[in-house]
Amino acid sequence: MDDRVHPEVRRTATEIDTMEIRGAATIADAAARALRTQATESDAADAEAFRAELRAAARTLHETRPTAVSLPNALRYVLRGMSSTTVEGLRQNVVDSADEFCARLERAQADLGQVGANRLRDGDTIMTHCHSTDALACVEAAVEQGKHIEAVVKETRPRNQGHITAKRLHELGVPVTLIVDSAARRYLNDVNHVLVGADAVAADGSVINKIGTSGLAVNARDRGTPITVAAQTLKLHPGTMTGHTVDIEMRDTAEVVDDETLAELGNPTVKNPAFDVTPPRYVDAIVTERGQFPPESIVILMRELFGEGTSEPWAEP
Ligand SMILES: O=P(O)(O)OC[C@H]1O[C@H](OP(=O)(O)O)[C@H](O)[C@@H]1O
Repeated sequence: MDDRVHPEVRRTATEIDTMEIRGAATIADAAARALRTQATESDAADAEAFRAELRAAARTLHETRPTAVSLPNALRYVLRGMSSTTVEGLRQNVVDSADEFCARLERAQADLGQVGANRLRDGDTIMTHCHSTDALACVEAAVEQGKHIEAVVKETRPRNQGHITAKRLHELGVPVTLIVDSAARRYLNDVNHVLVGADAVAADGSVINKIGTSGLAVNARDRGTPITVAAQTLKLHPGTMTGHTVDIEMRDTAEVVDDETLAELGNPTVKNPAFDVTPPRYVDAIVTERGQFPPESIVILMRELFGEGTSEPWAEP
């Protein structure tokens, strides 16, 4: 462990790793705040030492979970703001960039919610998978518009993030039906929309989201149920424009089955991928704070936002 990295940054990294801090937007927010702390508490002797410290902190955060691109996008945003040549100037750069990033994130989610809400009609029932603050922003805005929305919520094994969604929807006054994941096809007949979030969106419009999303999307398409992905532009993956693939996180098998049960079963191999890839042909719309896009056209927005360059600012010069 690099001892230049502030304990608060290490704590945030651990909490992202163990998923006490989870959800793509929430992870990005926490990472930006951690870099801010690194900057405000730094006693670096000169500008170069300060820059090296911030890069080390960013690498510590970056090494936690590989799939949600909001994390590296947050780190890029804050690090690229470092333009000064003095320690005090750089400190202020980081504070300003981190604050601006967090404010933009909040605003983007609210704006995205308005766009997503326009896709929902009064009396609609949605089906959700996992817990996405971007997806819930759409429901919240629809409710604020006076629409009555109901929800069928998939529990989302193995970590049951569907429970968080159920609770949050209940707080919004949305009646919830909780189902096991394998009941999704049965209940697709009863819903008007599938509404999910994203951890990353690739240049070809593929959506990387919680494991089970792709099967849900295929079933929804088969049933003729529209699939909306709520993903602020922070989820667009610039590396995919230059041919990189998105790394799918494999998590601990203990999330699926405990050691005792595993032994009783004769120690089978257990696989626990956290995410899967839904091809663009199964997605009707990607809702962002910049409006809604058919998945195939998302690359145009990506070029506008990121250009073509994708070098990582936390790499050593
Ligand atoms: O940014 P928001 O919309 O909140 O979340 C986006 C996505 O992050 C979650 O991943 P995890 O639970 O962290 O593995 C889910 O896959 C969810 O759809």
